[in-house]
Amino acid sequence: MTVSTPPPIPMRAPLPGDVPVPLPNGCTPATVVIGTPTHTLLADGDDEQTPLTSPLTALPDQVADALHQPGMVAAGLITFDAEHSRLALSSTPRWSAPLLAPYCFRCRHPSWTITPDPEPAAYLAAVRRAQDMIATGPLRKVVLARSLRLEADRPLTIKELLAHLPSPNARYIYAAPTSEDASLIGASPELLVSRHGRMVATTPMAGSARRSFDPTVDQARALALQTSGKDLHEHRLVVDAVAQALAPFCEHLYVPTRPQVTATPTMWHLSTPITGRLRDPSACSLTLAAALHPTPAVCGSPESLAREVIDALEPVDRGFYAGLVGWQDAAGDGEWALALRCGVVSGTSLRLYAGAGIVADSDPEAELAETSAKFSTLLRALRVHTDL
Ligand SMILES: C=C(O[C@H]1C=CC=C(C(=O)O)[C@@H]1O)C(=O)O
Repeated sequence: MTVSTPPPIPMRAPLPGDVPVPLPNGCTPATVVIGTPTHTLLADGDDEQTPLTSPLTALPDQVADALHQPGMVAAGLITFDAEHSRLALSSTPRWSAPLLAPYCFRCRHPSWTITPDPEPAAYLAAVRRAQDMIATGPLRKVVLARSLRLEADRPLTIKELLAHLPSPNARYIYAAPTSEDASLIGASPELLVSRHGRMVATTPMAGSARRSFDPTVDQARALALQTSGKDLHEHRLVVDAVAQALAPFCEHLYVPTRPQVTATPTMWHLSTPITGRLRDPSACSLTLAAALHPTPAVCGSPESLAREVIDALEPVDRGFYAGLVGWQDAAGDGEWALALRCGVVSGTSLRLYAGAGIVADSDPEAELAETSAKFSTLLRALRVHTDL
């Protein structure tokens, strides 16, 4: 199916207090940009340093060796399969205030042609196949993703795409090169892990509902999510796996018994903020990330079986989607978000990815709709109004 998009709607006028996002100054396609609720990091690799491209398991040692002076950071991306990474080594990272609300009401947005890959019917068939496996074997959950290929009528710039992503409750806004001529760009809600001194934090998410522009409907959806047996089960699998992976590193780990409902601009999610104190302060943020990734928020349960099912049922390689985006400094502190609600941009092309956790009680049509809702994080930023 190919869909041409309708003309863009105008953005809201700027509000008092809005200021332009701090990107225009010295942000190139090679810059790793990571915006969090508390700060923004812009990191360019040092001239003499090539990016690290090793598997996740090798990164804790390699990054410790490479960050030989205080103030240096390694920042960038790690693939879903954890086999590859692309981390820039920077001795002059720039830290600044959070990215603010979008400040654009005169941009000329491109026109797009959009092609689902796979087609929705093929995604539905994959979900049903996964449910057959869940019904007959040890598989309990698998996250199945699909993608949209977008073609613009002119070349795209990272800066223009990024300028439209910030919003008051978008948590991790990012752009980072995946190769010489392509970048991953997105707005993820989910923190895989952060480490600051001995303090460790993670906020696993699973269980989702699309938000509504009608406040009454919006609240009703959040309430329904909080009491949905299917979503609470899907969520519990992630929390248990995360708590189990972190426990050996921590002398204290606080795991709330019930999830909360967290809003992004487009979705409600069940989320559980877990905090801990490291037993061994030498465990750096990448060591913790390697122990956790991939959680059942992006893979499934049991993990190795879910990986096989993903390989068998997803026709498009995930690459950096559902991998990690983040940074680590010379002290071993850092934060790694899951690379979700994102797309790979290259020239005039953009490939978006979105997945949904499939469990025994999943309704395939609802899971397809959930992936459509997740696409809308980026589609809305691109001023594309369609439901695929
Ligand atoms: C896999 C994705 O979302 C994960 C994160 C939050 C909620 C999820 C869910 O409800 O299925 C997913 O586990 C995605 O956005 O592509």
